[in-house]
Amino acid sequence: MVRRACGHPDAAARNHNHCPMKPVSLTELQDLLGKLRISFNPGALAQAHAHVLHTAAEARPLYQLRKLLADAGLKDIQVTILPWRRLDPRRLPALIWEQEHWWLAERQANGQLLLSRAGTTARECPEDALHDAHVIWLRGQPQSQAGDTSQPQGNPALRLVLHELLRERGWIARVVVATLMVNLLSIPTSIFAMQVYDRVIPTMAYATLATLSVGMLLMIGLDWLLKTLRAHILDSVASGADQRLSQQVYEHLLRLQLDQQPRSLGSLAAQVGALDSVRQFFSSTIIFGLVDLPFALLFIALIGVIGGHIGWVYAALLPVAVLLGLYTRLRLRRLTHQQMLRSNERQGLLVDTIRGAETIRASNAGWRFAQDWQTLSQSIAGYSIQQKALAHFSGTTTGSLSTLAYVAAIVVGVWQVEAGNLTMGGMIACSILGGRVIAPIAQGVQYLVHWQQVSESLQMVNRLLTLTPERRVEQTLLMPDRLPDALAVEQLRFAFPGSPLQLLNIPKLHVRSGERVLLLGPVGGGKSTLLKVLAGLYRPSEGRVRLGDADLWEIDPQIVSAQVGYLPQNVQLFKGTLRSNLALSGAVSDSTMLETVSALGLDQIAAGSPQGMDMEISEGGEGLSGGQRQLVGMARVLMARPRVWLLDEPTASLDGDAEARVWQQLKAQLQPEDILIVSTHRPMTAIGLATRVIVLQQGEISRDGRPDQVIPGLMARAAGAAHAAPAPHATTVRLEQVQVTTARQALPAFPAQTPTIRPDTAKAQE
Ligand SMILES: Nc1ncnc2c1ncn2[C@@H]1O[C@H](COP(=O)(O)OP(=O)(O)OP(=O)(O)O)[C@@H](O)[C@H]1O
Repeated sequence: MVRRACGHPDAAARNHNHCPMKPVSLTELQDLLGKLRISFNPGALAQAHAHVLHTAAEARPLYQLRKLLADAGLKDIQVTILPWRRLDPRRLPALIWEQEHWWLAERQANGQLLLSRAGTTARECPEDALHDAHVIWLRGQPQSQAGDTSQPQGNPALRLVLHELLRERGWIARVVVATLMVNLLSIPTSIFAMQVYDRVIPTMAYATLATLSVGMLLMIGLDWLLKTLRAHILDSVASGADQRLSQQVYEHLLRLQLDQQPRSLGSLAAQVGALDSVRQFFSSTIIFGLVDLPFALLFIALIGVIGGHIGWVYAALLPVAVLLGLYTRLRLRRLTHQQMLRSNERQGLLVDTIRGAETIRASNAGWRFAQDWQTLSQSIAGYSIQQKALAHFSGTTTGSLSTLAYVAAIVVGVWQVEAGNLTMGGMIACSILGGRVIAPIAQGVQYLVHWQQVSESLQMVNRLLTLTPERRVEQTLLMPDRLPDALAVEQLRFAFPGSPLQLLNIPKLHVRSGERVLLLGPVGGGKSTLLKVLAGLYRPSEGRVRLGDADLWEIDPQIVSAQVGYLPQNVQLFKGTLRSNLALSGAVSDSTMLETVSALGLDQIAAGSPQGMDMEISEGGEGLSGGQRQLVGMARVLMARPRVWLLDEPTASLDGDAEARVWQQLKAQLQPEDILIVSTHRPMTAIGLATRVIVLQQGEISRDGRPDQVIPGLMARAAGAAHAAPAPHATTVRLEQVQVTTARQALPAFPAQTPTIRPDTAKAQE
């Protein structure tokens, strides 16, 4: 059995603050970076390590590490220190402080934990022995505010675009035939010029000229018609594909597993918006250039036939132009990527600014936001100038190359004429055909440059499309016809993707039909997260949620949402009317709505507006107070009449009367077999309903029992905490530790079990 950290069983609790953790040695750090395949400069790392030990020896380990890594040029590394029990076990390897040393902790193929350090033999270690030990966790890919920068697997966005474009293939044949004819029609133009110079001018044969001119007029008319038809076909295909594409991406967004969604709104909006530039690319006229490109080869061959060596001049232009396009694309790659990241960040900042306008104004924080905006805008402008310069360079160089090719063709043509291999007319025909070679090649270069931007947009859409939907497409969903008689979790663990912090760790919880549970716990204890997992909004990282006899994630989501009613902590309203916001899914009768509205006192709002229930609610739910929003949310759940009620602080923004009305309504509507789980910081107001109290601390259930078993203990603890506080600060301590609702309701405090790494754990959720 491994000794607990620092030898003493209780030492772990004090570990971070009192038991001196040695700074991580250079070898230990190198081992971890090596395991994580993060490349680093050994010299710079050694130098930074020595420097930090020298200059910041007294600093906290987290600060030391961050400084050290930044000094060694590893600025993008995410560093976290957290207790072992809060580490998502899937996030190994990490360094663990055990027996007064840092060990490299890895998971072996057999699932066992292996601890190793230089100079000792690696050993397996039982995990429960490490419960309170501390862990240093690093990752090379931070979840930056600009969104997840990792490259998604595959290219589903491109597949989707091509699938939609090629859904009906009939248009391809029509476009190919039109393109073929448009290109073939350009040959007579050169033959016309050849004939005029070689036959008409020497003999002044006006009749021939007239016949040729009429022929050319017909050609021009046909060419115009074919080009217009081709554009029309491509436009209608692109517009149909566009509608279907945006619908599919939007529906994918609606079906996403919620815990997978990018946390930055800017990124999410950018990912959805990126589809536009992809679609524009595929439906733009640049595609014509591509279609014409194979004909450039045909024309080069034709020039070779008519003008001999002149063909080589145009043949040489092709590889030079391709190389130029590829070079520009390569140089653009980093610039486009960085510019998009910064643009996403700026979009996120804009959303935050609009949503938080009042707070920004009230806190006089405008200057900070303005500064951030300026920094981002400067950075975007910098990238944009470089991009434009590159695009300009490739455009101008292609233009100059084309002119050069034209001049070279004339010079070679003169030699050919002098040698008697070419007539004047042939030379003119070659230069006309040369124009047909140059145009698609120049467009091809632009295509390569433009494609870099489009492929960046494709990556963004890919990031969205590769996020897991809440149910697999091929999954056969269960449709139980009986109402569930229990809600349970087994071996539940939950962490957000990419985060090392395990927010829930509940080996077993079983709530039976008819139980009324109060879910208590300190701020950030995990109550809301648990309710979301129970409601099927967040998928457990490990373990199962059972609704009745079935795994909740196997059941048809429509049945889940009909049987499980969830009231979020922050009720969201949408643009529309009060009525449309109350009946979000639309399946509510007017009488049920009116009954609920008047029972909750919401009818007062409608009565105060000339439009009554049709009063307008603007975007983001502006127009209603915080309490009124909460009542609207409560009304939604009451009208849904679910079997399982999951309410997250349903009365937090309400006054006494409104709160009483809510509990009264709830009591009246709850059926004896219904399951109720209410999270609250004001348990005394709901205690009359409760048959069971569960206390959640740091994601674990610390108490579970009847109210009379749990509440007195919490009260005593709260009173003890208040009593123990020094007199001059008594008020402060009481307010911080004890949630006071009304004068008669001083409620239990929830001091953290292990008050260890406060600032750092907060960082862990970055
Ligand atoms: N979207 C998120 N991404 C990352 N971490 C999150 C996210 N939402 C919540 N958390 C973290 O999960 C932890 C638990 O949060 P949760 O909202 O479940 O707590 P709570 O017990 O409901 O708190 P409160 O009483 O304040 O409502 C917190 O530490 C919080 O920082």
